[in-house]
Amino acid sequence: MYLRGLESSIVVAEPRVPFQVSSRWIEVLVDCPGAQGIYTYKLTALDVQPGDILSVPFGTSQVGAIAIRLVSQPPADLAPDKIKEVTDVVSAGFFPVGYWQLLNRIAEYYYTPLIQVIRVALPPGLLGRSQRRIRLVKNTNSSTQFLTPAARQILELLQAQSQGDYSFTHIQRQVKGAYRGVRELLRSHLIESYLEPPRLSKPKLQKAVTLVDTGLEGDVTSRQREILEVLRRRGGDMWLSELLQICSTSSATLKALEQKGYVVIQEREVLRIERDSIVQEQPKTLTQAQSQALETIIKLDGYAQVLLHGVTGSGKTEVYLQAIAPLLNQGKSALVLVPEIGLTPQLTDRFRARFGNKVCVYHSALSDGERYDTWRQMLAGEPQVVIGTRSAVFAPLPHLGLIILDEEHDSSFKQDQPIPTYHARTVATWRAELEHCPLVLGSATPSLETWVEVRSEETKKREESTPITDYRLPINASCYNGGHLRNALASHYLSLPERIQSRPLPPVEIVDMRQELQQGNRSIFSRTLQSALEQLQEREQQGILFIHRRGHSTFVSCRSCGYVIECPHCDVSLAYHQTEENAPEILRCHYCNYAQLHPRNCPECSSPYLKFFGSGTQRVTQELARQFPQLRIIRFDSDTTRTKGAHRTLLTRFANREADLLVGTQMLTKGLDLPQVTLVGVVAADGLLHLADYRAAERAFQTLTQVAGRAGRGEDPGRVIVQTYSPEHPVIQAVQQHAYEAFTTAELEQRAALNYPPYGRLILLRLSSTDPAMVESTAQQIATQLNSISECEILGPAPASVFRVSNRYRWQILLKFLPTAQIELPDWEDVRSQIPTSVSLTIDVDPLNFM
Ligand SMILES: Nc1ncnc2c1ncn2[C@@H]1O[C@H](COP(=O)(O)OP(=O)(O)OP(=O)(O)O)[C@@H](O)[C@H]1O
Ligand SMILES: [Zn+2]
Ligand SMILES: [Zn+2]
Repeated sequence: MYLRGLESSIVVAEPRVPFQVSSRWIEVLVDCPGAQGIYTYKLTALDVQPGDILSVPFGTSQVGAIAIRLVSQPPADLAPDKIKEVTDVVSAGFFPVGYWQLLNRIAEYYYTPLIQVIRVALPPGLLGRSQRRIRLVKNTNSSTQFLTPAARQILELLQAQSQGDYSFTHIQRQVKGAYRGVRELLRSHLIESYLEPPRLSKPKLQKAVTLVDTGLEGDVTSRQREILEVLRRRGGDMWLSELLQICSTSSATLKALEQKGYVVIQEREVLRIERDSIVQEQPKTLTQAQSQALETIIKLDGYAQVLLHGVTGSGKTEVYLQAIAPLLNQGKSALVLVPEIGLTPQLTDRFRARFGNKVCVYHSALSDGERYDTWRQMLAGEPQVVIGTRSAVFAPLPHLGLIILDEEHDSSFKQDQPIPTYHARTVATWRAELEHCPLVLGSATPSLETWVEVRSEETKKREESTPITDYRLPINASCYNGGHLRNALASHYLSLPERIQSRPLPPVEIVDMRQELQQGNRSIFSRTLQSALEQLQEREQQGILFIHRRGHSTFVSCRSCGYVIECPHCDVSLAYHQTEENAPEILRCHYCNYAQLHPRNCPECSSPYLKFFGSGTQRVTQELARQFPQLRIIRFDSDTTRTKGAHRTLLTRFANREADLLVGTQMLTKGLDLPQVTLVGVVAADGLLHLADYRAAERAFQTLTQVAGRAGRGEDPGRVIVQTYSPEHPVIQAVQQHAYEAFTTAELEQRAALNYPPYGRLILLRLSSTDPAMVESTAQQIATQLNSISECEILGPAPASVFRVSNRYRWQILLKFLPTAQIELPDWEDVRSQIPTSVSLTIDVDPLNFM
């Protein structure tokens, strides 16, 4: 008999009993077209654990479901006798139990309904596409004597099949009462039930263009000639998509060439060229610092957090590779998280060169089908290495032996929206704890959160062994990260203070742009940068030019009346875009992607004198083309890397020296390792320095240090030129001196004084609505309610810095409190239920983006 509430009086002889007795209901995720959601089912005889795949009645049919959580009470709004029962366990232990604990923890910490967390984590249609199958258990000595007719019929059916294996649907079609029959046979261990992944998708076909060897007649245009030339230079055979991209041409142009008989276009199977063509690579002989780091990591047993603080070009990747190799041999897997897909091709190649097809790439740009296939491969449990962006932190790898977060300071590990607003670093910490495996955080410019956490643990350890310490970080303030105060001694600080082969870090020259102007130079390039650019080709070296183009840095305004052209849906000016010469001139909104043709005349006063302000990547490339016509340039930003594979194509071209200069944004600061790059120029550092949020200085220091770190990684020494209007700014000074620690110490003092992270905690409430009055009054109302919380500072409500985006008006409220404060936060679901339906509320826990 079942008695609720008697758990404590149950004898300890059967440890599993209390758990089972208190849970007669199970919440499951039903995953079939048209119905995705969490439903509660009853359990009577079945032993179900979270992570099992179940079969449940749903409407008139029987569907697959994932067991999520055992609950001791049925939902209040459902009569217990109305709740249906779980039919069967299709596959036990499909997901590790820890995986569900992780998802629950995320739901709780980020105030997000579990189903939303599951949606981020699981690929769509996971269950729908898999097939339930039944097979005979070999060498069983169970008796078949007392079987019901249905069970007997199923058994005979299976025995008649050579493998003793049928899909459940087939059995259902053949035998009446198949459900019961199967249940019966399962119980007597005559058959087993399993889930088979769908067959891998059929071979992928893609169009290829092949050059036909005929001499050129007079019937080709110069443009067509150019295309044929590109094709010839690349061996006369290319994927259509790649050729289109490299030549910025259209399929119609290529069709025309085909009609003239110069090329043939045909479908071809996509071979895994990328995988096979990668040359196998042997582990490198480590430097002393690398071996020390590796030794510490390999010795770790169970959960630990390691900060691998290595200057740019110090060989962190080699440490990762050599830490993973022994794990794979032990049958374990590793998860490698990277900030952006832009830098993944190079990194992935390195991993593939070492581990071949054990490497699997997982990121949000994969199609549903690809994502699903990757999932299946991961669940198969073979030892492997998964490399991916933020959402790969959910990769369901069994036997996880190590998690690595490369460039751990990078803010793209944080999701701003939709909910859960998780930080992959926080989630990775929890995951490592649950899986009892180490977490390695690698960076040349560690985030202040990680620095404080790891260094203060380190300091504690040091203080224990040596009573006197001269450590001066403001570590007396307690630090907070990942949902709870840490007291574990599981933190390690590992340092790679030098570049490989003791190569020096590049000297950083600061150019004061105010003086340039005073001395009559009106160009966006200082004289120092100009002469450095001129020398590039002479010396057969390559350069990188970094442009910080964010939001409305480039805009169009009328010189006659001062009118600025703005987005009709957002409170920002439109940015001017022209992808190449003679391409249409477009004005685009960087917030909602609205686009319009650039008008000839001012919409306000009809004056023809419209002028562009600010310098985005396109403007800089045009300017370069004008001043340095001989320089070959590749632009690398979100406009030129929109299509699939574009990152790889552009970087490969650059690495093959098809260009002298790579011009781009943020994207190129991350992990690029190109030995022939000697020059790095920052066109205007100021855009980075003056952003209005508490992390502006930290982010600017990180970005500038990272971009500077791309120079001089090969044999030729590097050189960095930073142009700025504020040369005396502390961030600029710190970047020039490569002074991470000094900068961090000063910055932390300010954070501590104002209770900002990593000492204080923040929660940002973002409200938006198409009705400006409604959202304002709702924000006021919530803020008033919050004001009663003691020990919690409420900042705002205030309009967001860009007030209107896509016709929605935005307000924000920021909560700031110390992690030690005993504060009572409201039940956010309650708050949500009180606000008008026209207002949406997002709760961003540990926010990084305040736009
Ligand atoms: N022990 C070694 N011996 C020789 N070369 C090495 C060694 N370790 C790494 N390298 C090479 O040094 C270069 C820099 O290494 P890597 O890209 O891993 O640096 P990193 O620390 O990740 O730098 P960043 O933070 O700037 O991305 C790479 O080309 C790598 O192949
Ligand atoms: Zn005008
Ligand atoms: Zn807009």
